[in-house]
Amino acid sequence: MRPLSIAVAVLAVIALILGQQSGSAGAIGMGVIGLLLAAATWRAVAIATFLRIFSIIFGVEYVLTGAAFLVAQSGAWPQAWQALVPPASLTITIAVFGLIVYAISFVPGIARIARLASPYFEAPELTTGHLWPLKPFRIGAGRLGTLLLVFLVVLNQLQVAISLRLSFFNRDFYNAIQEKDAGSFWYQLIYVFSVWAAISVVSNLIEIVANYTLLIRWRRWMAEKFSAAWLGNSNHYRVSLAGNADNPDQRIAEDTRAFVNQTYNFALPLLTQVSTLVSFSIILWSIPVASVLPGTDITIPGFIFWMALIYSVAATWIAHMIGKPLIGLEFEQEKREANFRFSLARLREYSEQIALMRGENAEQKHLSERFGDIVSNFYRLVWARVRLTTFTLSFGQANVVVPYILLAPHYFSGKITLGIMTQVASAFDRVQTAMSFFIDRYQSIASYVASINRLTTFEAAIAQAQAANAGDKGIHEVPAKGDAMHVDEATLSLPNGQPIVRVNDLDLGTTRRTLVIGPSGSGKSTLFRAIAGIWPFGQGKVGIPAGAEIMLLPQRPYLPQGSLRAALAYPAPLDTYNEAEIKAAMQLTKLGHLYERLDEVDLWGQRLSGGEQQRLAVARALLAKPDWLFLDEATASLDEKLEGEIYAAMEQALPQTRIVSIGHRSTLRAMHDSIVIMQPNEDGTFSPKAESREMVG
Ligand SMILES: Nc1ncnc2c1ncn2[C@@H]1O[C@H](COP(=O)(O)OP(=O)(O)OP(=O)(O)O)[C@@H](O)[C@H]1O
Repeated sequence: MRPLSIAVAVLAVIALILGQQSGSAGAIGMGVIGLLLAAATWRAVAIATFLRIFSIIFGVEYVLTGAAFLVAQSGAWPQAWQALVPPASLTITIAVFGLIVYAISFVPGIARIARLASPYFEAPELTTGHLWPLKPFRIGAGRLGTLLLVFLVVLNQLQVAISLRLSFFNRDFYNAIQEKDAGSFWYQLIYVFSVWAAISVVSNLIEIVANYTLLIRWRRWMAEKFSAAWLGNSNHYRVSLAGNADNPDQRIAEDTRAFVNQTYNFALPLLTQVSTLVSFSIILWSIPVASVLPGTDITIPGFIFWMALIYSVAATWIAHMIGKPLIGLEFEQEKREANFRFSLARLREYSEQIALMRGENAEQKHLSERFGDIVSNFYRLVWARVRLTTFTLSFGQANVVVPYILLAPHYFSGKITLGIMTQVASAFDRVQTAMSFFIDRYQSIASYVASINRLTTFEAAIAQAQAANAGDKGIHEVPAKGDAMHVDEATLSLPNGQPIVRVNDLDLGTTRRTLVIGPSGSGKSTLFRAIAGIWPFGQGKVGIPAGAEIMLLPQRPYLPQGSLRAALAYPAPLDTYNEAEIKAAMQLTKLGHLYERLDEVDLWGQRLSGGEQQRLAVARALLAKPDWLFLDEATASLDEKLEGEIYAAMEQALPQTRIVSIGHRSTLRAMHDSIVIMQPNEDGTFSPKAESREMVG
């Protein structure tokens, strides 16, 4: 970055000196703006990578086109290539773009987009690139993304240049028709049009491939980054506890896609439109139609350009005023659609409970209200679109003839040719299209802003979940001195900060089998969660014996998608255990009748009974053989006899494992060696107290 800004500064100073000597306004302008660009690129090290890429592109283009211009000025440019000399206006325009990029980096909305977009372009991890005819090669993910982005920006600029070239073909072609010059007509068609049209088609095809490659790689990287941050450190659980980022699935699947697509579809077309606006404005400026200010004899330079500009600005402003309500309405529509989807998803999730309660009518009423919300906003949206489309369609029709009306007097008086008239008409159209860029995007702006908001709040929620356990805050795991779990001076709170459990000094697992009992809601599960390291609210330390492998079985086990074998091995890989081990574990947990269906893929979480699911979770523990096994009412769905048999199975298969259970049944006492009771404190909290051995039973 720094060498680039030095190169820009050196070139700018040379342009200033040469401009002074030769009196060339173009060179002086190039020098002055170049110095500003040098300062901006110098400072650009501090801006987000995504914007810095654009800044570098414009810096390099300034140096290349500026150097070519100065070489031509000094007379060293080969005569045969004279047509390729870039005008000073091109270099100046590029420098203006570079300055704009730097300036917009301070706009808060743009800064947010750039901050979300940049990490991909900085990603160091290696990936495999494919570029025909080269062999697949290894390259940093961020570097490949940057190369693709630079390529696409340059390609887009080339396409503007091609359309500019074709507009000159347009002029010469119609002039040939007007002058009935058959030779020139065929020359233009065969040697100019066919060549440039073919280049244009090929460049568009290449653009499609590069564009989609960049988008899918970028999206994949982002989706992986978000899911890794969400899953890491059990943040998904903490985020859901804190309840400050709903529907993470939508954020990871939908919003990353929308963000990547929209960022690209705003940045690149915007750049193309602005380049088009500038280059075609130059054509309009140079149309030799003089006009005088009414009532004076002062001629207005670039009369057609001013007409196009005033006309387009006025039209864009009117369209903006008419279309403005669309942003809010589109936003609202997305929200209402999401509410409807959410209601349907909940219905699917609680299908059994709803069916048992015959709640279908209530659900139907609720769904139809949600859909009613969609419809009422939809009509408002339709009317707003009709209003805007009435204007844009009429304006589009007027556009076809307005430039001809403006130029007709000059054409009929013979001041301009037919070719110029058609060229101006197309330039007029281009300028107008560029100006209405944002109008056409009202719909996507609303969903773009919504996606950015959802991704930013999701990031913040994950960061907050991480921070909940940083420094003095949160509950930390530390190595225990002895071979028991030790909780000392800890307070466990609810997400709102209200304390629920206070632990002064608790040794858990001093005997091999411990039962934790206490009133419902006294915080037994919360204590387990804190020991498992997933409860972030409160403070204190939990001492874990060195190297201890802990497994916790909740009341409702989780069965992943896939086969029963995968569910038994979870979270270990499918082939971790051999047939004999699996069969033994299934028999001990009375699941022998399912042995034949081990490799059947099904929604096992919905197929198996509550008790079967709990026994499957115990079988999982028998296979994994953890050092510590916490059972949080993990056998509550079994009858007392079966519960006793399952505990006997654990006794047989896990003789070394320390077992800590939560349970309400009195029969459980006989299966444990010691008891911890949650006792109420005066402030409404509970504290676990170990009971002496004599009291057991
Ligand atoms: N995510 C949460 N947000 C708010 N309150 C919570 C949350 N999780 C638990 N609580 C509250 O914390 C208290 C303790 O809950 P916990 O599940 O630990 O009790 P428990 O002793 O295991 O109860 P039970 O014997 O009924 O299973 C309860 O009042 C519960 O409502």
